[in-house]
Amino acid sequence: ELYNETVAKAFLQFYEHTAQVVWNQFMEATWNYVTNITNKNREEMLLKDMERSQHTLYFGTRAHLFKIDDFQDPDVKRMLSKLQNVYKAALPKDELQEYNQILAYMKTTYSMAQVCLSEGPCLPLEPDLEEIMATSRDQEELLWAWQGWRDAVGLQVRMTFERYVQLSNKAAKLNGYKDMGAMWRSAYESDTLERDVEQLYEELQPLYLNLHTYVRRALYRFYGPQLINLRGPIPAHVLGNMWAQSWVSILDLVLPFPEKPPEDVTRIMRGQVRPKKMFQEAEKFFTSLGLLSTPPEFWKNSMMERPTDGREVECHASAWDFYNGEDFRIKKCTEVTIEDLLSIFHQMGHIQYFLQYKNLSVIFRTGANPAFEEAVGSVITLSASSHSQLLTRGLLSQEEVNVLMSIALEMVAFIPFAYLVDLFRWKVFDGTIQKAVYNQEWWNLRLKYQGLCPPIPRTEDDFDPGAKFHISASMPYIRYFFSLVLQFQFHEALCKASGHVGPLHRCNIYNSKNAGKLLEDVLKLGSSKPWPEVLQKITGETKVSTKALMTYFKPLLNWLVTENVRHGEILGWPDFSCTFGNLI
Ligand SMILES: O=C(CCC(O)(O)[C@H](Cc1ccccc1)NC(=O)c1ccccc1)N[C@@H](Cc1ccccc1)C(=O)O
Ligand SMILES: [Zn+2]
Repeated sequence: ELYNETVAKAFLQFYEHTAQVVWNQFMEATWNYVTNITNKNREEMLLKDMERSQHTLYFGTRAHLFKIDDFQDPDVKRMLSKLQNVYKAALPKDELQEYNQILAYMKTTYSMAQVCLSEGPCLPLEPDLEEIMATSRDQEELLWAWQGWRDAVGLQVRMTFERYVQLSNKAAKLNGYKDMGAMWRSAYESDTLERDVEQLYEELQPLYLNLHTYVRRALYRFYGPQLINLRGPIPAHVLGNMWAQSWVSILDLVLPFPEKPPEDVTRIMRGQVRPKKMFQEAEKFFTSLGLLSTPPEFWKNSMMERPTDGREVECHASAWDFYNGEDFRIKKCTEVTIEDLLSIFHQMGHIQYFLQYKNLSVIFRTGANPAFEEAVGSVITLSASSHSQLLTRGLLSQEEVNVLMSIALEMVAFIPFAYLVDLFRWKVFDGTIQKAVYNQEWWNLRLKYQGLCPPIPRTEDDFDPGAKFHISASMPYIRYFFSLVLQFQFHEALCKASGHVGPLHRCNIYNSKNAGKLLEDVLKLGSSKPWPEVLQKITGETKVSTKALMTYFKPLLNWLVTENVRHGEILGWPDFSCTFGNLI
């Protein structure tokens, strides 16, 4: 019949050549906007976005004309079915225009928001407010930054968020999904995703509970009973992070063996290295594995520091593929800290994926699933932060408990947050959470999963979810939860390939060409194969499993359980009410 496989191949070639141009122009216009936020640059970006959507719609509607099931070539079948999902391009033109304006407004509001001191300067999130949240030990000052940020962002984003939800769901339905959450979950090619992630969360919960209990005790010692209830949730502003998603900044308050502090890498780095050096260090790790180095364009075109020429920029770090096989960039307002070094490893992981799959069809130039994209950089971080120089034989030394604690404050604390962000949004999209209760439902989830309370009473005039980048940027988040589990599975497989023997937390794959080869074979595939197949190539299993993560932290969990039992601690927060002791 008319649209046979030969025609399909020509159709896909035509798509390939036109898509590279359209996508490259869209990425350039978006880059120009986020690195120089002006009305002119926004209009140019919206124009290129519209052109991209028209291109997507043109090919998406025609992709439905092929009887894919009759075709033989698996790549042709997979490419055509991917083209059939046109995302927001399915919206009528005027509504798409409105949707793009809303997306730009929410993300820009977030990026430009500042909190002003009663007299003197206004502070942006990066680096000033994040610095306060990480280093201040004065709960009044922490509260000022915490509340100020939510007033500066949440309130503005709230009114547009409701319209954003409506248009998102309309676009999803036009693509054949019941709501936007279903369309986002379809990236995992699994109809049991919600159940699967819930199962993973349940397996990890005991680890988190013991960490939460131990940290609550340490905060009680420092801030006292007026602020901390040993049988209750922890106030969200004293965990060292604006969203309490990473607790590594309060390591000094919770260090198990203070007489053996891990070397303060931040102090060592400060004054000695410039951001560019940090990127070079990260690249060295990738090339030590035999992976690809970055092309000259990367060093010429990236934005590695917040500009000092007064330009407004979007500081949230990101990696960029310009779909021409040679232009790849990172945008980051880099500060010389250990946290930013680890974040640079994460971003360089995205770049490495771009480099490895750059010869695939544009349609396949994404991760095997979104979690794979996020896991690549983070798995390298596991080796980089393994402090493997602490190689003490036998039992867990006191230093190792300290090191494992610092990694747990980053990774284990993150588990419930990474889980609840999209739990919230899936319920908003499917209507379980109505707009009249957005904020209280957000805090119900924050209490249930993270064991946190807001430090001050919240109302429905607030919109605290919007104070997190990914919610204002309409960027899915379950990928980070999934990636957290995956990266330990990858780490275990890479460590085995590198010939490592001994505890997993002492493994550092630096210089291992075998580990690098295993990673390279996976990254080259992009999204050309179903991700369980790709997972099997690297780990030998087709299922995501928490076994490796639990193995990694087992020594610490044993230590935490012993500590919590010794103090007769109550695990969890039976006193679940949020008291506002600090306001007394
Ligand atoms: O948001 C990020 C890092 C940014 C990113 O690299 O994941 C970035 C997010 C983003 C920003 C703007 C537009 C789109 C996405 N993602 C990428 O740069 C990216 C993602 C997929 C493909 C190519 C690039 N991390 C998350 C979670 C996280 C990850 C790792 C450690 C700690 C915390 C957070 O900070 O809450
Ligand atoms: Zn990322």
